[in-house]
Amino acid sequence: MTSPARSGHHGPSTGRPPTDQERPARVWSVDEHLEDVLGRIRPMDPIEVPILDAQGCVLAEDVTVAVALPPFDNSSMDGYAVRAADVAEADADRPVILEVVGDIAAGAGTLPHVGAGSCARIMTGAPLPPGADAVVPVEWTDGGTGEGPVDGMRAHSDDPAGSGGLVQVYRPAKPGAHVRTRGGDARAGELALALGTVLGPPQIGLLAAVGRPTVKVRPRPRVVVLSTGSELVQPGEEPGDGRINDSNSFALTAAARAAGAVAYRVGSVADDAETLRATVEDHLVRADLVVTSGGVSVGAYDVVKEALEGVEFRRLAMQPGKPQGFGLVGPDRVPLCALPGNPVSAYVSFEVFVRPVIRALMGLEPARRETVRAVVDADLASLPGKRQFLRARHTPPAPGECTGTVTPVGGHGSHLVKALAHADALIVVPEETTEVPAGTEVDVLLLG
Ligand SMILES: Nc1nc2c(c(=O)[nH]1)N[C@H]1C(S)=C(S)[C@@H](COP(=O)(O)OP(=O)(O)OC[C@H]3O[C@@H](n4cnc5c(N)ncnc54)[C@H](O)[C@@H]3O)O[C@H]1N2
Ligand code: MOO
Repeated sequence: MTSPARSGHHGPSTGRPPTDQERPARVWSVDEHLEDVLGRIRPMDPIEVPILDAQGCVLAEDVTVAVALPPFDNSSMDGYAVRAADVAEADADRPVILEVVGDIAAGAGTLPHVGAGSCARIMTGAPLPPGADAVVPVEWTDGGTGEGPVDGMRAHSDDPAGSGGLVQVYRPAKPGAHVRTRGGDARAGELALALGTVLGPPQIGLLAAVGRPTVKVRPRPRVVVLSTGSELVQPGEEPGDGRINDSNSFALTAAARAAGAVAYRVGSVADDAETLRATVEDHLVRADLVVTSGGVSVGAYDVVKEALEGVEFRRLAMQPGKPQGFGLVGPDRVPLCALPGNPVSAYVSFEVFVRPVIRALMGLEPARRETVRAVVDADLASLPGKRQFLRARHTPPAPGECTGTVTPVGGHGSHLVKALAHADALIVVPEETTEVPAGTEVDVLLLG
């Protein structure tokens, strides 16, 4: 880097210190920029949402068990609720014969009393009736048929008499056998899920099981995505001379959704500072994060830099993704990530910076995706002083091996959208590395 003191061009021959414009712009490392951006992100304020809308979100309260799970002693098998003492001597050759005093279906409210020498036919999940202390599965009985062991019960509609009569029991059951006891899963007052838990399907099931229709979480951020560029048309429109389809607003909206956000695609805005400023302002009301693409380089029509007050533009030691903007905009200081327009640059920038921002807004660990080591199967060249993210396909380790392989897809060009779409990973080449011979182990960021 040429220092202004020696450049002559910016020559401070007067001995005065260089102005900001004269000073060569600082180049930020990937990590410095990410840390700076994340340092300015506050997680979303918690809100109460229906439990299904909480999927993937971070719990913002401790959830306690209101009523024990299970809430009552119940049967784990279709069979007969018995007194264990009655069937202690039961045997295939000398079955114990019990009187069936009724049926207990799951959900039953009134329960028959099971006295000595009697039993009640019971279904899985049905409450254990008073007097009984064990359940004999129907397969250990004659099901009331008097014709030896059965595989199951006959439907009540086909055989209403099955809820009465006599049943032969061929095997003993210990006290508590096939009984799921009240509170055996969770006791009333116990912590069901702790604040900070990420809610996946089983956790949502538990919230329902403990009777919660809604829950307090950090919500998914609403992300407004817009692309800039007078050359852009929307897919389906006639491109015309010099114009191309806007792919970034689609890829970035999809990426924001995949990262957990509720994303809204505005589409493209022409390279006109006033239009862009007005469009961003219009959408701030519905945004927890704004993501723009394009217009951040050094061209005469790179209007994002001109239009967005409060956004700082930087050069980063990375490729692709060198120009980046970030700031807090509008009266509510909504975070805005201004990404470069080249499609690969925009997508890689999203992976490296925006995805962590979305995760931080949700109160999730902002860490990037899983990184694995893999052996690259081609020679790679990388720019000195830049962290390079190369599109690639990853093959997981073969059985018995620890490392997989990775094959570069396409080349360095930041316009190669097809290659990007055929990649499932990014090879990360460190700043200090310029050559990576085939056979070297490299870091690979796995794209979802
Ligand atoms: N003289 C210099 N020129 C460039 C530099 C530089 O340092 N000095 N940096 C290059 C790098 S690196 C990048 S990355 C790009 C970033 O440019 P902008 O963010 O200003 O993006 P645009 O100029 O608007 O577009 C770049 C490229 O991408 C296409 N594009 C833009 N938006 C979309 C979209 N929504 N869908 C599909 N394709 C899009 C656009 O047509 C251009 O081809 O600057 C380099 N130049
Ligand atoms: O950084 Mo640009 O993103 O190299 O193509």
